[in-house]
Amino acid sequence: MRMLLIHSDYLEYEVKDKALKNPEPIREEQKKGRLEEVLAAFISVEKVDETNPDEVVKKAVNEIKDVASHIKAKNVFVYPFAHLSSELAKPDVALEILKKIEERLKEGDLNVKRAPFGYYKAFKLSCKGHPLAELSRTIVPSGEAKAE
Ligand SMILES: NCC(=O)N[C@H]1[C@@H](O)[C@H](n2cnc3c(N)ncnc32)O[C@@H]1CO
Repeated sequence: MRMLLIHSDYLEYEVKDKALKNPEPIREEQKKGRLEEVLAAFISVEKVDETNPDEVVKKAVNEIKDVASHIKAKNVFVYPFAHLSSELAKPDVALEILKKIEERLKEGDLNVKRAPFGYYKAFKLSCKGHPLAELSRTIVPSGEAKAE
């Protein structure tokens, strides 16, 4: 899994079009979304994650919580983003992993939103520019060497 973590004044998105034949079904109100003072987690779920989804979910949640606590962000946007890797996981596995990350984060005291999966979306972001405002993380199941 590859994550790009951006601490932003806000993140807003608008669904534009289907990017998969069968994107995640969404309600009208999910076609647009916005969070202020947010840690945006752009996530590409990778093939290697399919070997142990539960472990990568746990590691991703720990990383996101750790960064959120350091930057004192209370809002997190889980954003499916298929552009951080050339070895993407299958969409059905990726969606399940992203849903679990959202659920686990919600168990704590963070306010969490997840952007819809399987769509082209317009988005606006306003990176805060402090030293911890732009971070990336690579997460792999144990026992899997990460080919660079
Ligand atoms: N920017 C727009 C976009 O990325 N759209 C992506 C994601 O929403 C989602 N998606 C499909 N596979 C994956 C994956 N392995 N990891 C994350 N998202 C995925 O499906 C869309 C087309 O690839």
